[in-house]
Amino acid sequence: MSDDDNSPISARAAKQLFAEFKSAPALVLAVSGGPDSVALMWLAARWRRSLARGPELNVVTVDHGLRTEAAREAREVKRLATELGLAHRTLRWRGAKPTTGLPAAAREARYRLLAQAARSAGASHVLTAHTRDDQAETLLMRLLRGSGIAGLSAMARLSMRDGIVLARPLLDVPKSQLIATLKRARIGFVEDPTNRDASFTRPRLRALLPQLAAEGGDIRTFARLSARLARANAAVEVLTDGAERFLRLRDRGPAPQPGVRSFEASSFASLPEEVRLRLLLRAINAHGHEGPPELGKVEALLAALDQAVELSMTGRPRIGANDRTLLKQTLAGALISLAGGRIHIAPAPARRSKAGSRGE
Ligand SMILES: Nc1ncnc2c1ncn2[C@@H]1O[C@H](COP(=O)(O)OP(=O)(O)OP(=O)(O)O)[C@@H](O)[C@H]1O
Repeated sequence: MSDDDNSPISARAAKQLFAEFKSAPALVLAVSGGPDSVALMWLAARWRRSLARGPELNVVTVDHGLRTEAAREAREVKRLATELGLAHRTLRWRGAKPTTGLPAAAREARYRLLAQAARSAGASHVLTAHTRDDQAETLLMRLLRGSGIAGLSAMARLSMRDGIVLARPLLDVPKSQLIATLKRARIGFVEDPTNRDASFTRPRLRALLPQLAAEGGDIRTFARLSARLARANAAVEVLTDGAERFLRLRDRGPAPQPGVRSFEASSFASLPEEVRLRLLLRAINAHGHEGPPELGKVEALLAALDQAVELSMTGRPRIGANDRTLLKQTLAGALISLAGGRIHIAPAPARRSKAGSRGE
């Protein structure tokens, strides 16, 4: 499918887009009322009608309680869903809303509610209507933040969330085709004004896209770049799995303590930097209790660790040097230390209050 393709999506093309969901028991369609997700609903309904047997389709709209028009938009989605013969639910995001990081908090709440709706409907998948345009914007946002290969891989077609598969069947479809599909079907849709609100990063970047396209970087180029990086990322993940096995096989140390990840420093040092970084990240994610750390902080930790390992391997041995702790740092609720030629990653002890730690 090309970017300048303004042709509606044919029933045959849609059949391919949804083929992998044919034997699912039920699906949740995440529909905001915007053009992309209304097109997803219309395409999925047409596809389902063409099947003798197939999944039950449940349309879900989340009302974040942030815009007054949201309730009306949800009713409009319900009306259309009913016309198409589909079940519809509106779920509300209740509770206090943060003053900063509102889009991220709203997204988090939305995915939580969608996963809950899937569980209660017996659905295996939640389908969203992310398009190739969304993929390009995500890549650009992450590029500006200086993300690594994993972040620049942007959105995956399939991912897991609370035991439910999050699927993005339209990830390689340009938005122009979805709009053309709705026009042909004479279906109306609403445009969320926050999509053009220049106080948010994504709309500002979206506004830059025509200029970048004029320089040759269109959404197809960006989406292709993220697909290439996703491929490279998957390969590095497999290498990291292999490195974990290699470290276990080479390890002549004592049996690992429960709840602590530990590597032989000399074997760890022989691995490529990207793999060392991911091993650290995995161990911190597994044993820390403050969520994933920032990539830059893991890079700084690895640099300090590399230096300490190098010193421990090349420096002059002193009496008792073997057991000395050469590095001790906390990151994202994990305690990382180097002692006795081994790197240990364990849960960090709970932080003491300021008064308790004064003078230490
Ligand atoms: N209020 C909503 N109710 C149900 N589904 C929604 C809602 N908002 C968004 N979605 C689903 O998510 C898709 C992406 O929407 P949008 O691009 O606005 O999300 P976002 O805030 O950028 O977050 P992300 O892209 O990370 O999901 C939509 O196509 C739709 O399938």
